[in-house]
Amino acid sequence: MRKVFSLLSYSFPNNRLSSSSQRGGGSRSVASDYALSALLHSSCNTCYGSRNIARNIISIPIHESKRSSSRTTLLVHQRRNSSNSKLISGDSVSLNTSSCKLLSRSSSSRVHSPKKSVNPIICEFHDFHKTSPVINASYRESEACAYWSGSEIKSALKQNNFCCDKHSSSTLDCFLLAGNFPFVQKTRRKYCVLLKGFQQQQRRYYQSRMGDTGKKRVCIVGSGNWGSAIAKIVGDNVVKHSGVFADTVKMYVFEEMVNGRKLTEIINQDHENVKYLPGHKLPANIIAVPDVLDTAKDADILIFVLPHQFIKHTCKPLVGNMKPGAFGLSLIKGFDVAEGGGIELISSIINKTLNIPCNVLMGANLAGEIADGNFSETTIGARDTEQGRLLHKLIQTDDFRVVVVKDVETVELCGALKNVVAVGAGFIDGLQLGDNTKAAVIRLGLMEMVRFTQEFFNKDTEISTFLESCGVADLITTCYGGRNRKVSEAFVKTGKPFEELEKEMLNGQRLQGPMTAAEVNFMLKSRGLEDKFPLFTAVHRISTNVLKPMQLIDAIRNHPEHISSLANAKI
Ligand SMILES: NC(=O)C1=CN([C@@H]2O[C@H](COP(=O)(O)OP(=O)(O)OC[C@H]3O[C@@H](n4cnc5c(N)ncnc54)[C@H](O)[C@@H]3O)[C@@H](O)[C@H]2O)C=CC1
Ligand SMILES: O=C(CO)COP(=O)(O)O
Repeated sequence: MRKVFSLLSYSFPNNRLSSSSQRGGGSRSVASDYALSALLHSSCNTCYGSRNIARNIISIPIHESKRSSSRTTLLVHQRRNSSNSKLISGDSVSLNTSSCKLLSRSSSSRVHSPKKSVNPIICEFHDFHKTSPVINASYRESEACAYWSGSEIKSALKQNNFCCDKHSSSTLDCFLLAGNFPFVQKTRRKYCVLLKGFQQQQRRYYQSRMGDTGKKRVCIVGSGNWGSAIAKIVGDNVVKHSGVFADTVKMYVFEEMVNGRKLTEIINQDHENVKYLPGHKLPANIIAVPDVLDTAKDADILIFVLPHQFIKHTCKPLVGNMKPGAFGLSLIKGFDVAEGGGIELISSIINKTLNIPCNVLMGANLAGEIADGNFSETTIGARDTEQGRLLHKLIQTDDFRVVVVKDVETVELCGALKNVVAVGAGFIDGLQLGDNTKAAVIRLGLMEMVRFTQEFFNKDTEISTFLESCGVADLITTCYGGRNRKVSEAFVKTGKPFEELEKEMLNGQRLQGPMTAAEVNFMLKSRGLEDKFPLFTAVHRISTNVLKPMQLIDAIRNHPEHISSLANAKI
């Protein structure tokens, strides 16, 4: 008969156990290693006594830095029928460091080779104390080991910075399955160890029984003007494609009080982001969450849509906590100043910080118009065909048409750089110089965008990418209807600084243009190339009051574009 364990762990704040374990065993192993061996041991052990299980579990060692006090309580439940979600028997074991008999490395390594004759056994591991480092450490590993092959497990472990020495590789030669049971509350999780040799069919059976249907879970990191508009689309689309995507979408909300209520509460109860996208109902399956880790830790697809200045600190709690196989989609327009000089793409920051691939979505997409359902287009940059296909499904609607291209960097550069041009266009509006001058600024801006992309990122960039929605179309829409244009016009007309105008005019929404102009200038200056990009340079200098707005015209009067065309002309 198949035996099923359920280990309910409660209160795991202490890790002195680990230190004893490491001293006892003389081993430098990591939590993941022992967590798994302990689970395997419980699985293989013919003696299913609770103390035995408890002893194995508390042998999990933890990284030095996370050790603290001394007390552990394990509640161990056993049940006979796996299909019965209610626990039918229980035991409670309370142990402290001194009374605890710990497994040494050699004794634990013995359990790494389960007997072939042992029936598959499922260990369910519930967490009631999600902040505990012990649990987190073993969880992370369990998450990393969610799917099937030993080599995948090992590579996922590496990604999560767990060391994979010889010892752990034998431990890892097993299959693991992770999933959420419907009866398990949000903060609890469950992990199953299936012994090596478990047949594909049986795996599928358990996978479906556990509610892990392989559907992609989507989350949105950000909930501003664009974040909320894209939530409308994504919320509807995951339901429309319910065979592919899980039907709830968590959305990270930077918590704030609006009219005496928390914004998360307003969104979850009234289904409207009254501050950043008023007048538009969000689908009820969009769940506002104030904690970014809670939002993103279970997600397969993460949509990043924050003002670019907030991306680094928002990602911090997510480091090392990504689900294996997860990937990102950045809707963020801007750059980051690189530590060693130069600038970095936001998708690259996400990729490096979280160790996940990151695609991009950029286009002529004024959020309010998308939320109104007016027809528009967008561009997704995706290197991986499968990810591109999934993202296309997730984003496209009858009135929001998606083109997927592989020229990812150029797509993102277009989105960031057009905001600098839009600031220039706003200056022209403020100076009331008319549409011809503004068209010249837009055209010269486009030429600088192409040149900048070729000079610093991809000399073989496809010009066709600039003709997608992310290029010319976004440039036009932002230079006519965007916030950057509007506030830059006011900058010229009022003489007030951008920070003040942003507060006065945008009700918490953020400008990206002036900051991006500074980031671009940082790059140009460090390479001695300011003269080759007179429009970008003048926009930055005017934004920082080094030049007067009217000097924009002087800066572009002798633009390299005019000079090079003269050199090539046959006159
Ligand atoms: N709004 C639009 O029409 C479009 C915006 N974008 C881009 O999408 C990105 C996000 O823009 P929006 O959603 O419009 O944002 P937004 O301009 O509405 O920004 C406000 C958001 O920033 C959050 N926030 C404020 N302080 C924060 C902090 N310290 N940490 C984290 N979050 C904080 C606010 O809670 C709010 O969600 C930007 O890069 C923008 O250029 C792209 C296309 C269209
Ligand atoms: O990127 C945008 C439209 O595609 C929005 O531009 P603004 O930030 O200038 O409103």
